[in-house]
Amino acid sequence: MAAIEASKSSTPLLKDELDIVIPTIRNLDFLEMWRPFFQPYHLIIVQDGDPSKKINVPEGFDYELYNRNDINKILGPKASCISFKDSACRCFGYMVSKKKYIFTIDDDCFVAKDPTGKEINALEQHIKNLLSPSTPFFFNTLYDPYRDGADFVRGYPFSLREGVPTAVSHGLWLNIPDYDAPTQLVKPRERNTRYVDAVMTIPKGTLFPMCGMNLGFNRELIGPAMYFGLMGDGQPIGRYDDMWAGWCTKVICDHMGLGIKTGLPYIWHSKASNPFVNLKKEYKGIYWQEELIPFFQSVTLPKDCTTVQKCYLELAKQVKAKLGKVDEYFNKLADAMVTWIEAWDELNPSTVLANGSTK
Ligand SMILES: O=c1ccn([C@@H]2O[C@H](COP(=O)(O)OP(=O)(O)O[C@H]3O[C@@H](CO)[C@H](O)[C@H]3O)[C@@H](O)[C@H]2O)c(=O)[nH]1
Ligand SMILES: [Mn+2]
Repeated sequence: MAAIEASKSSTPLLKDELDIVIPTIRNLDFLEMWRPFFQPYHLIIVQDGDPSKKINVPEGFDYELYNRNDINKILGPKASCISFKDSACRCFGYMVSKKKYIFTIDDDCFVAKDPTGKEINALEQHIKNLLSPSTPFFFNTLYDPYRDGADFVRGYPFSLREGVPTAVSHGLWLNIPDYDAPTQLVKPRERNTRYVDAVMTIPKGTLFPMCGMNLGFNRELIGPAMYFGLMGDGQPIGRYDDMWAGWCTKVICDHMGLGIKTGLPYIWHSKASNPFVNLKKEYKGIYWQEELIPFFQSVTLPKDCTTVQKCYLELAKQVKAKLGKVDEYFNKLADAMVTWIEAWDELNPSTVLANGSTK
């Protein structure tokens, strides 16, 4: 039924313009419930952990699968920028994709139901979000003015109603919310049951905590900024990969005049990870971020940073200069940011113009 519904939808499928990237260290049984929505799309599966383990992909899906051996073979020494034993490995999928759009989802995220009980096609809503403009320069109090049944409210400047291109669509989660470990420890039974029927643009100059669980983005507009930073094996921190990518992406979107939306669609986050394990991964990030946020809030990018790659390399320079003193890790991360761009441009030569500058 859902497949017929999807075919009736007025939203373009974008089936040849969008890849679905899934990091996994477990299994892909969850794809069965997403089949009506995901089957038309190409999947890029990034297998984390032991490369000798066989990950079964349910019949009928078109996919490519990369394990750590593949990543090392493709990137050589540059593979050092791709995390191991952390969901941050997913960003390799963004790099090898050749499509305009990416949707990334965790393997414990199930199809949610809206308040009417209808199954939510999260991918369709992300596509709607990405294909309609954002409004970062002036907040519309009736939320997304481009949605059916909404519009710009009185007092909204007409000169701003065209909006700007949307680079990122940040979805949310019913059931297990994306809480940090301390919050999860004090509220172990809290579940998110609140379905808020809203999509809104995150205003220019405002940072936000980007969760990688249910995320869509325009890879051509912002792909090179979507580096999920060095986490997991051998790193002093975890569960800040998507946060790092979100802070870098937001300052670059603000500089480039691009928009980021958050809200619908919801997925059903089925399982809570272990808060004690998470606390060990997060604890340094919890105090480092009190320095990281002021850094990102004060970032300015020069006018000659006219491409995402140039912005990102400038950002890496500033990370090294200003955060290296917080911890040696940030020197390593800054170097990894540069390696990421080098690897991105190597795998995506079409975005690098003849004179070496990037589109
Ligand atoms: O070492 C690993 C661990 C996990 N994965 C895959 O990554 C995603 C998320 O794993 P999980 O659901 O266990 O993690 P959460 O604590 O629920 O969510 C965190 O992960 C990030 C969001 O994506 C963010 O840091 C937190 O929200 C699953 O697909 C695992 O299979 C992995 O590849 N390697
Ligand atoms: Mn999870």
